[in-house]
Amino acid sequence: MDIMKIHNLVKQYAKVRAVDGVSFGVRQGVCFGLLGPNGAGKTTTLEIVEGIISQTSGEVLYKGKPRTRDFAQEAGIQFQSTALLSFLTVRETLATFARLYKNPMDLDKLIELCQMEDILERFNDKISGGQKQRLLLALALVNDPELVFLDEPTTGLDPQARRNVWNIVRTIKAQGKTVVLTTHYMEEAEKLCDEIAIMDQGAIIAQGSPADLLLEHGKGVLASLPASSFTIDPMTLADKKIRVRQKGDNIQLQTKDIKGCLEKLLQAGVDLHSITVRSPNLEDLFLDLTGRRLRE
Ligand SMILES: Nc1ncnc2c1ncn2[C@@H]1O[C@H](COP(=O)(O)OP(=O)(O)OP(=O)(O)O)[C@@H](O)[C@H]1O
Repeated sequence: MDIMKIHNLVKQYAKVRAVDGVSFGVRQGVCFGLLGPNGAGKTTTLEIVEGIISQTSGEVLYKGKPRTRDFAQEAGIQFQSTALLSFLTVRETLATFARLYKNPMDLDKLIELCQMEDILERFNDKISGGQKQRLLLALALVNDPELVFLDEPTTGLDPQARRNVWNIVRTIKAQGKTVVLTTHYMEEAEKLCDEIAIMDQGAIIAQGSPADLLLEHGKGVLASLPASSFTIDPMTLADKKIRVRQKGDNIQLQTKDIKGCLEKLLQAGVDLHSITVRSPNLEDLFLDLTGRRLRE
């Protein structure tokens, strides 16, 4: 069952059409990701779905109906940044937010879930970026929501702090909650999301599970070699089955026929010592669909 259904959403600012006819459904219990580069319209879409801003046109349904006041009690929202009162400790902040809701989560459970034991007595302005991100996540979960919105939950975090957030997201998903997140990290989308909508310039350009998207759009495998491995012009190897691209100091060959491709490289006398071969990922998929990288 779709817990949320979004139909033909449009958000027009004076000169910018930030969201241009976006439709998707979010099934209960999944992690749904909006993936796209800066300015794609992810935050605007999310804020409309959360009920923070209104759409120019289009429809948002929660459990099959327009949202009511109950939506705010049942949904949890983590913003990209939230101003916190500097004279409150982390524990006081959690307790203050918990009082805003009819059915808050047990605070001890929340503290354990978000690994906040060590920082409870610290003032909000005396915690690190990664700790603040965890606090914002805890605040999004304080009402024990069925549906959790996370706007770029790991932007700016170091790899360890990012993994900590991923683990929390996995735990809340294992509890049957639905998660909707935005990200411009394809690795995050691949690791966390059951379904992804790839956004670009206000529109969804591809949608599905990461595996299905790669199966549907991913074209074969990618072989990469230093340009110095070639004694011929690498572009002369391009044919119907092999696509050749220069990527910095490397030459990338994309093919569905890796055997034929390797034979062709050997016949051309290319030095294969430094070759790497891998499957395409969502970053490659985005490049294929738009001609641009996710993060320029
Ligand atoms: N309040 C606003 N007024 C005018 N234009 C806006 C406003 N908010 C967003 N935009 C524009 O709408 C487009 C989409 O912005 P949005 O923040 O939704 O993108 P995003 O995909 O979330 O990007 P990021 O990853 O950088 O957060 C951008 O061109 C942005 O400049």
